[in-house]
Formats: sequence, structure tokens, C-alpha cells
Amino acid sequence: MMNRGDILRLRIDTLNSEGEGIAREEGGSFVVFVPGALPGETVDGRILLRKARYARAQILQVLSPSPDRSTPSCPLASRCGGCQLQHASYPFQLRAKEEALRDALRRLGGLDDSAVEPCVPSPRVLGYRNKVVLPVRWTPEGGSALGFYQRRSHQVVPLVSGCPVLEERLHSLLSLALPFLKDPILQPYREGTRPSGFLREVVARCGSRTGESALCLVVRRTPERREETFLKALHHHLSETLPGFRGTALHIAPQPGNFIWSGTTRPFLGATDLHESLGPYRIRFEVSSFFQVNSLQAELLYEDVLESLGEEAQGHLLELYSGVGSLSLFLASRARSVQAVEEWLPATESLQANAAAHGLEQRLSVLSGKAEDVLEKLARDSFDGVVLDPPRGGCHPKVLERILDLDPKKVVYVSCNPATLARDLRILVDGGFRIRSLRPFDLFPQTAHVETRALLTH
Ligand SMILES: C[S@@+](CC[C@H](N)C(=O)[O-])C[C@H]1O[C@@H](n2cnc3c(N)ncnc32)[C@H](O)[C@@H]1O
Repeated sequence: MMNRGDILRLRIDTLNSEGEGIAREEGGSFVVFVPGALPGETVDGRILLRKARYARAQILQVLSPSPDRSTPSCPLASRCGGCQLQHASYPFQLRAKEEALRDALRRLGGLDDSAVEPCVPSPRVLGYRNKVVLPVRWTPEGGSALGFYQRRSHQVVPLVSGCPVLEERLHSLLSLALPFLKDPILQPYREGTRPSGFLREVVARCGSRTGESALCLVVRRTPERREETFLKALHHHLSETLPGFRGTALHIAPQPGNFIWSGTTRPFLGATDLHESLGPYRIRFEVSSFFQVNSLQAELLYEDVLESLGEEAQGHLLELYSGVGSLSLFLASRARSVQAVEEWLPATESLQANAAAHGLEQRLSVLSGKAEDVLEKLARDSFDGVVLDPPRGGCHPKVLERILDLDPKKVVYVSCNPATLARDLRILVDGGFRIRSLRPFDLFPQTAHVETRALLTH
């Protein structure tokens, strides 16, 4: 029986969906999660947490390194919660993501995994992220920590040098902005039952192809006079020094909790939107709206969605969870009509602007609201295909019920979470659909996350 603090020799079998090594003890009935360990390795690890059915250990020494082990490009990789697989070679990462999808389908969906294809590699494995969210937190020493959350914690690992997965443009923006953002005038947020402080998160975004960038500061309240003067100086410094800098926005979020977009976004100085080019489209998005973080790989994903629709791509399409319309534009280039549905108001406004900017407003329209509510009111229309790309939580059961009721010829489901994808596919398969192909895409190199495109027909 192991206890917290024990040092054990562990043989790693496989990875869990979060990229942590798994060792099986006590005849296989008890698992030990070991972040940073790879399958086939033997490690010495210290037990940090012990529960009834599992434990978590910290690696002390890797005794037999896997041939897939590689040196992380980031000195903070073992502490930072952002990347989980920097210690693994890129071919291994791709295999691990394919396996994570297969495992979720079999174990959580009770589904056959034979339609799973190899994971499509990202055009860039470093320097690919067009967005970063940096929490700013009060430290017991009375200072401010600005960086990334540590694994499984709300402790912030301070950003000391650049983060290798970020686009070059974001490095330039952050190196100019950080000296301002760490200034004591902008009091760091202090979590707890009575939160205090001013600056909660720093969101920096850019267009990989357009070179545009923008900053959004998530703050607890409206700035006071001296904070406002200070933020104006920051904004002017960025717009004078950084080509393509669009503007600084504020998101006022007084509510405690982890969802950062819980308040209202308002322009501070300059514009609150920026642009990215994907395929032939120049796409507008507002700082608080969803936009795929890996632009070059998103383009490949959208082209693949279009291809997988086959001849149905030319018919009437329903697109749920459309965001600012990035994928919608690809769809509307071929379809007779695309009915998009999106709940985030700034995103629906961008979608309309994007459709108009490309002369597609006759073929692409958007209904604003939650998919589960909008679909209830939508007249029983005949759609040749339904395309859906929900957030990590997957679809509301009513959405899946309604898709079965609409009975399209094809369903293309894009998912960033194999667990909820498996759950939702089970419902569609039980309702009469068959899975034709499942293609994982690596949108998030160095992390354990995987995106999947699933195609279903009758
Ligand atoms: C993963 S993003 C996909 C966006 C788009 N397909 C793209 O590639 O840019 C999911 C989108 O669903 C929206 N969303 C989340 N919950 C929703 C719901 N219940 N109904 C409608 N839209 C929702 C989010 O605001 C977000 O824009």
C-alpha cells in the first residue's frame, strides 16, 4: 500500500488523455499518473497525492528513457500547464493523439475505431499560436505574477523568456507590453471569497498572415483616473512601436470564476477587432470571439470539412456553433445556402460583416442564440448536410435529437474533445447514422489536445 511521500519505481504503460504517463500497480487495479513520463519508460517517482483508486507522482529520475523522449524547447515545460507533451518527439505526439481518439471512441462511446485515420501534422510545431491568455495574480510576497497556470493549480508560472509555441508577432507585442503590465499601478487580481485587485488576465491576439495584433485586458472594474492614464501610455507605446497593432480593449469582469469572458468588452483605444487570412478569405474577428489558434492548420481543417461533404457541399447546409464564420465562408463558397447558428453576439456581428465583405450575404445567414434553443424554433427544413463545431463540452442532447429529426444526408462533426465527441457520436449512431471517417488534426502541437473531423452518413 503506497502513501503520499513514498518513492516508487514505476513502469509506464501508456498515456492518459491529458498526456500524463500511466503506471499500473497492485495487479493493475490501481493507477499512478506520472506527468512528463512516456510509455515504455521506467522512472523513479514520488507520490504527491493518494486517492482510493489512483495516485499522482512526480518524476525524480527517468531510468530508461523512451526513444521518443526529446528535449523541451521551453525551460518551463515541466511546470507550465500550457504544454503537456514537449518532452516527446513530434511523430510520437501525433501517434499519441490518434490513440487518444481511438481510446475515447472505444472506452467512452462503445464505438468501433476502425474509421480513425492518422493525425494530420501541423504545418508549424512551434511558433503557431495566434492567441495567448496570461493570468495576472497577486503573490504572497506582495508582487504580481504574470504567466501561465501551473499544471492542475491556480499558481502562476511567471513568463520569463518567450513562450516557444507563440507566434513571433505575439512575442513582439508581449515584450513591449510586459514592463507596463507588471507595474504596481495595475494591481494584480487576488482570487478568493472577496476578490480584489484590478488586472485579471492579459489576452493578446494576432493574425499570422495579416500581421495585425490587438490587446484585451480583462479587469475587475472600470479603471480609475491614474490607471486609465497609465493604460493610455501603454496603448500609445504599442501603436507607435508595433506595425499592425490595432487597439486595446477592456473586458470588465467583476464576477469571480474562471470564465474570463463573463463581463462586457469595450474599446479602450483603437479597434477591438483584427483580421486573419485563411484560404482566399480575409476574416474579421473581435478580440473576445473564438478564432482557431493555429491559423495554418485551421485552413487545412476547413478544406477537409468541405471535401468530406462531397456533393452535399453544393446543397443547403446547417452550420451550428459557427463563431465569426471562418468555416462558414469556406462552406458558402460552394453551397446554395448556409444557415449558421451562433450564441456569442460579437461573433454573429463579425459573421455578417465577413459574409458581406465577400459578397456571400445572400447565401450565408446567421441565427443568434444557443443552438439548442434556435433549433427548437427552426422550421423543419430540408438540409443536405449539417456541420457542427461545438465547444469542449460537446452538444446539448436537444441538438443531437434535432439533427436526427432533420435527417440530413451528411453530418460533419468537428470536435476539440474526443470524450464528448465519443458521447455524441454514440447518440448519432444509435439514431441511425454510420461513422464513415474520423480524421484527427493536430491544431495544438506540444499539448495533449486533439481536434477531430468526423463524417457520418446513413
Ligand atoms: C469551437 S468554436 C467553433 C467556431 C467556428 N466553427 C470556427 O472554426 O471558428 C465554438 C463556437 O460555439 C459557440 N457556442 C458555444 N456554445 C454555444 C451554444 N450553446 N449555441 C451556439 N453557439 C455556441 C462559441 O461562442 C464559439 O463561437
